[in-house]
Amino acid sequence: MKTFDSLFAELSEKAVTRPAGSGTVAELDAGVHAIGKKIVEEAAEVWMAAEHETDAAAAEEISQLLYHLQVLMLAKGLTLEDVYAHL
Ligand SMILES: N=c1c2ncn([C@@H]3O[C@H](COP(=O)(O)OP(=O)(O)OP(=O)(O)O)[C@@H](O)[C@H]3O)c2ncn1[C@@H]1O[C@H](COP(=O)(O)O)[C@@H](O)[C@H]1O
Repeated sequence: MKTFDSLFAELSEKAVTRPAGSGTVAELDAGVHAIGKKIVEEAAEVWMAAEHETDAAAAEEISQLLYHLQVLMLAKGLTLEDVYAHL
């Protein structure tokens, strides 16, 4: 099963190798403003799913929010350690 750390490693690799068809590469190219909007959208979907949908749907929305947060971290050049330092 993928973890937060293993997904970050995968996305970090894609940011460097830029494989064709990668949604991560496309999102990175769209820039911080666009990624930020996606995060707000996904956060709202997490909220709605948590209040009105199944636990499985909420978990899926949370996974998508985590993904977009990682893409923003990459766009900003932030590492896992930069974030974990504040946990
Ligand atoms: N975990 C994810 C992941 N979670 C969410 N997303 C993206 O976030 C979108 C979620 O959007 P919604 O469900 O809200 O649907 P949507 O609003 O219609 O989506 P868009 O129109 O914005 O594409 C999906 O379409 C994906 O593009 C993800 N994209 C990729 N990953 C993983 O990231 C890795 C690298 O992916 P690629 O860069 O695409 O190879 C792979 O392991 C993937 O499984």
